[in-house]
Amino acid sequence: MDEAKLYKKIKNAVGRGVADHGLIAEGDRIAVAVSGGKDSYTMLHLLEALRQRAPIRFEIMALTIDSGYPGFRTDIIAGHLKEHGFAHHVEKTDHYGIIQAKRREGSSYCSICARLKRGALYELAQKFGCNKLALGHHLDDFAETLLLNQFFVGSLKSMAASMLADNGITTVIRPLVYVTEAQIIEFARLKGFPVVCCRCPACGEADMQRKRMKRLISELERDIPHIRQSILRALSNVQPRHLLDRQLFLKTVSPDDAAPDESA
Ligand SMILES: Nc1ncnc2c1ncn2[C@@H]1O[C@H](COP(=O)(O)OP(=O)(O)OP(=O)(O)O)[C@@H](O)[C@H]1O
Repeated sequence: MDEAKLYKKIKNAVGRGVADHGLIAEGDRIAVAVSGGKDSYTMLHLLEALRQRAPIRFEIMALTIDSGYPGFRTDIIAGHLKEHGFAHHVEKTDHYGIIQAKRREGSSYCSICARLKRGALYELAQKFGCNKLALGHHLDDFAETLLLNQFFVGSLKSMAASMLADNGITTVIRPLVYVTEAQIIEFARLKGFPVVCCRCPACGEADMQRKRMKRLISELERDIPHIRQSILRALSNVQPRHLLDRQLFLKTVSPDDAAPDESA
């Protein structure tokens, strides 16, 4: 697909995601979390394109967490963002040191690293007066997370497109909810984004279980071409009465809920 066509497709998908889930409102100040990976570069550029043509006013700035792994080229990220005129802050942290001290032998870096990063991003968003924090999760992440939770956790959940964070202040948004990873890979290649990796031992590698979900979906895709879109549609077409969560069931059929809405 040529670049203009792909760009239009992604732009429309971001626009739909933002509209469907009410991700952006007048006066928002959005901290865009940019890791130096293909997803967050794509998100940042698409949000800026949206900002320029949107009928409402909102601001964006980019935030990067340097977790302290030797060799992470945040200067390359900063150079690219400066060249494109983005406000950008790099926060240098000692997460690497904390992880080395706290990590149990043989356990993964990723979960503790992600938690530390998320905490730092919430703090920074507040510090820079941003009410929203945009993360670069895409359609494939939503589908894989749903399967991961079903297969390994025993829970029917994925990710929210918009959710108030635990700090009760920052709203986390995921504007790439309708954009596939394949579209992002192609877009990042055509745009020549200077992708860098954080240099942690797991850098650039999805964890093993996530890789299995990716593989499974790709294998099934040969017979079911729209499998990704279908999984995503399932997330917005929940039929609680056909599930087994007793709390959900009781809530769904409680007399209060069933009563006609007097306020209508
Ligand atoms: N070091 C970081 N600094 C700022 N934001 C980050 C950083 N690491 C991750 N994020 C944010 O969290 C999102 C999900 O992180 P994850 O580690 O799963 O990356 P990813 O799926 O490889 O995405 P990307 O291609 O943007 O790196 C990223 O898209 C980005 O928005």
